[in-house]
Amino acid sequence: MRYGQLVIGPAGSGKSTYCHMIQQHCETIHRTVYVVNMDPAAEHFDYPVIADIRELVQVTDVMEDEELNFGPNGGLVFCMEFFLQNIEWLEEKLGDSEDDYILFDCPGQIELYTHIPAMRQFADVLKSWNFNICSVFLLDCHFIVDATKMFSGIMTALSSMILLELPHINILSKIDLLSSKAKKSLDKYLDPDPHDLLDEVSAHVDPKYQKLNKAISSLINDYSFVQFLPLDISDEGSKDNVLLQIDMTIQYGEDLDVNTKAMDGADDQD
Ligand SMILES: Nc1nc2c(ncn2[C@@H]2O[C@H](COP(=O)(O)OP(=O)(O)OP(=O)(O)O)[C@@H](O)[C@H]2O)c(=O)[nH]1
Ligand SMILES: [Mg+2]
Repeated sequence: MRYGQLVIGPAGSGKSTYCHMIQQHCETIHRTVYVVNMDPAAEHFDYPVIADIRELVQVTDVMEDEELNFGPNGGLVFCMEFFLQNIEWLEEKLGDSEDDYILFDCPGQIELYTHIPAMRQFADVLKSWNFNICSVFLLDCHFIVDATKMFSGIMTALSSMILLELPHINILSKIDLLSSKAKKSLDKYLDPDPHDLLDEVSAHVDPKYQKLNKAISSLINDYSFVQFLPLDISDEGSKDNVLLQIDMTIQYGEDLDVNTKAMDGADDQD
């Protein structure tokens, strides 16, 4: 088995920072985690990579191509489709070592998680390569200051979950930026009650949308998944907790324990 996290979420939600942070955190606890840059438009990230999609295809090249003539978003979709058609490029880069743990730092364009099949196809490929994967959806904690924003953040998370059909973890990122007062009231946003959200949203939105908002609220309620883990990158305990929850989701460690026990058993017999 191999293990992986598909790190997704809106533009600027902290995906690349998260990947770098998890990689460094794992290094300090003597675990090796690799990162793949999956964003063909990435301009900046700080982590070392084992594969970078830009080596295969770059959005700027696609946009400059006079026959294709794409803008930035069409260009990105083209790149992801091109990547899937050339998936053996990644297969070669990743190799096939047992127990590898890989973070895939994905692009932030929302259309990849609402209706375009590329990311879903990629998830299926990873599964066929023996990866236990989950999606890790990051949402910037400034979304919680406004119930209408939170509503849309939750809907985005929900849409990604439905499209990818993977075990799914939601993270509220950048908690270090919250005031201590905001941190204290964080709990109600980590496991938000759709009815309370609806009340808050209704106070701000034109009453003619009341029925629609109510329908959305009961949809969120029906899925009853919309819980968020807080991530404060200035707090070791917070990082540990996020990693532990994800490890449990992808069953990382369970097989290792068994292997270690099996080896201990073999040692005992010597
Ligand atoms: N204080 C703080 N800043 C953060 C954190 N995570 C990300 N940032 C900042 O937020 C900005 C965006 O972070 P990125 O990690 O590039 O976000 P991203 O989701 O990879 O962005 P795209 O790839 O463009 O979609 C950068 O200026 C980061 O330094 C965090 O946990 N705390
Ligand atoms: Mg990024």
